[in-house]
Amino acid sequence: MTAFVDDCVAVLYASQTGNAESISYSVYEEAVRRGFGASWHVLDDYDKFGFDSLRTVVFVVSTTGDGDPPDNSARFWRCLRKATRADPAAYKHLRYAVLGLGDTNYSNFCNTAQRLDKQLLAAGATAFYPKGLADDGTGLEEVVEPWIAGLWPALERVARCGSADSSGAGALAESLAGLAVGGGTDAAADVTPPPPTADSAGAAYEFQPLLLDFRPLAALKSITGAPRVPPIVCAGSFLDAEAESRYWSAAVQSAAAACPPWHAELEASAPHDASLAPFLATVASARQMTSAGALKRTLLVDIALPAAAAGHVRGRWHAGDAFNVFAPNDGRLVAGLLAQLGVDARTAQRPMLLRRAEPATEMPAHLRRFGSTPASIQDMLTWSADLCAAPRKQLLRVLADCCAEPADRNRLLYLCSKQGAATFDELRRQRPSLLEVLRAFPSCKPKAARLLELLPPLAPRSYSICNAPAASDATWQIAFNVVEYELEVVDPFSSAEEASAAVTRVRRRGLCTPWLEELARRSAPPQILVALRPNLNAFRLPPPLPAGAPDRRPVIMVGPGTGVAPFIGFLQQRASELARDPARAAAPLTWLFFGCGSAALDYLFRDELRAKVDAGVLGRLSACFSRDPDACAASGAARYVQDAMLRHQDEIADLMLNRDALLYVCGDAKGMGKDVNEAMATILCGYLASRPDRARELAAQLPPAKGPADAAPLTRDQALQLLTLWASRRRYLRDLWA
Ligand SMILES: Cc1cc2nc3c(=O)[nH]c(=O)nc-3n(C[C@H](O)[C@H](O)[C@H](O)COP(=O)(O)O)c2cc1C
Repeated sequence: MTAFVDDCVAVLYASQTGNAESISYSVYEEAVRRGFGASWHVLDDYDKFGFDSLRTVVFVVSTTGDGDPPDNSARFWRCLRKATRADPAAYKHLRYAVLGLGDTNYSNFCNTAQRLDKQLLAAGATAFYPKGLADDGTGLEEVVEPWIAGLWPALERVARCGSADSSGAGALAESLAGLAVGGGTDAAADVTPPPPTADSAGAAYEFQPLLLDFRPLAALKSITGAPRVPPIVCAGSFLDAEAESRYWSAAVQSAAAACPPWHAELEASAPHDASLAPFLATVASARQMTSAGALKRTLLVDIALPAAAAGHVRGRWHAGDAFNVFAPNDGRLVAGLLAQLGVDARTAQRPMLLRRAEPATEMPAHLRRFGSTPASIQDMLTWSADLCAAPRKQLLRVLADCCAEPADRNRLLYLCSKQGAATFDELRRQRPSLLEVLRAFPSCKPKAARLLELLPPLAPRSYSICNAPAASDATWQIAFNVVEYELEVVDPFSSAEEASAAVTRVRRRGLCTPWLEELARRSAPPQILVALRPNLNAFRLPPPLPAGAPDRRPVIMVGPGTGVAPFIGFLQQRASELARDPARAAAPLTWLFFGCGSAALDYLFRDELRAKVDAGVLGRLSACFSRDPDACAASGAARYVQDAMLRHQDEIADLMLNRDALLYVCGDAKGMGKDVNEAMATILCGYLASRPDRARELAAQLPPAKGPADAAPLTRDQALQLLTLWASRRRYLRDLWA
């Protein structure tokens, strides 16, 4: 390998659920393999690795929320803004490439990558390779793999090396006939699993077999495009007897809490903003908000903040904020997985430390704490690895090398090849846990530590707070649907005639909500680990004006289902402002669009909302019932919130265009968030069609239209642009989730 001149490349990532982290890590590894002086960092560590002095950078960034950057880049964005404000050419020394991960089902596709690219270009930096935008909706691989393949020649050019290393780039062709059967040669940890114990079959886990069609494999002579096997990065070693006994005596103290055993370390971590530090809180009470027969089961849970924590977040949280819950994988799944891997109970619970497998390898960020904080394989699998993440090709490729049976190995190789793309999609559609994947290939016995390094980190789950501190500042109340659903899977071996009989219904459960429900049912619920989330999109009411001053901005809130949660907090905040300043009785219009299935079964917070209307805190309430034609007929209600908005289009347009109203939308991103956005575009176009002067004035604020000018005074594209402009000016605020 030729040494490079000026060959340093930093691979930087921002990732919410681990995809960008793991893809960036593969880029980093390949860069090292190709002889670059590479480093790998999370964006928020920018001050530790010296971002300002970097010359060649590859960014891999995902988008979350409503076009928001991942949490682990929040500080970086502030720093970037500050640096470019101080010096508009602050990054003229920087050459970069951006790979964005997103999903076209959301309205702001790959917004983080787009924004980053724009801001770096504006700050004088040069893109040395075209931006890649990968779509999780259709499969990240489609863009990620060719983008990475094309990155290397571009990087070699920019690093002025003149050495082209063709090995490993492009498609990997493997002859099935020539594939050697690997028997788990990737021994990563010192844990050597003994054979499975007789009763360790994980029977309690509700296991659902996969239904996949491997018949096309028989006709193939070779497969192409399978990813390379990533190197082993972690090695583990058990603590000696003395250290282990110290570990156990410390562990006893935290046994009463349902939280990672290393919670004290997390609590002691000093984030940029102290109010964001995790702490232990209690599941104080829970009640079901929906009646039997409702489509979903919605719970209202009170999380009691202990006095010390209420102090550290008191005055620092507001209605509209959200917090993270650190939830574990289902214990039955972990037990089943350990049994499948052949790890006995004693081995699974022995504390160990992880270290780099080789000095040059880097452990994934979420495992690095186990370099100094011992934990058992069982705890690491329970709290640190996402065991239900959609399987990735890289993982399947590694699993292929851990099979004793050639048939299992070949099927796994097929799944991660180009030829097996349709079967791979079907595998992901069935949303299997790792245990279900492993059981489909019975001779596959990977090492537990190898799995840990390949699985994405288990991300905390986030919930909007539905109370305002003014109502109770020592409690966070949350309303959530218990996530349990069924998927339809068609048996690939059934004939067309028996197709209907061949449909299997596969049950799946969420990670956090069934767990919270189970905790809430206990007579003495344990404490859980929570942390306030930064409110990156400023989803809050504006601060009250001084007493006596008229509060002139009307507020329109759109929150069907549990999306109503933050608005309950908003209304409590408004109620307390009004109580303090009764002169505001003639308050600005506050208008809520709420939607549910049925007036009788799942009208969340009905009494509270009616009380707020009676008290004059909520000026208008438009409730919609998607599955209740009787209620719609009786009250004239619409079925969906966007329909209700369209019925009031002139009033909404008037509020937004003439009275400087704020529009808040909370709830499901893919369906409702998109539909409301489209409805708003229709509302604006409709209103402005008969007001050409106003339309021209608004159009003048927008970037020049790309296509031919439309006959209408404000085109639909311009209306959508106007909404984006309002979002950037925080007049149109959205808190959307998947
Ligand atoms: C709650 C949520 C919100 C999302 N919002 C967006 C979005 O606004 N725009 C987009 O392009 N992708 C969005 N995505 C898709 C993610 O960017 C995509 O799944 C990506 O692969 C995640 O990468 P990560 O695991 O590194 O965070 C969203 C995903 C989730 C789960």
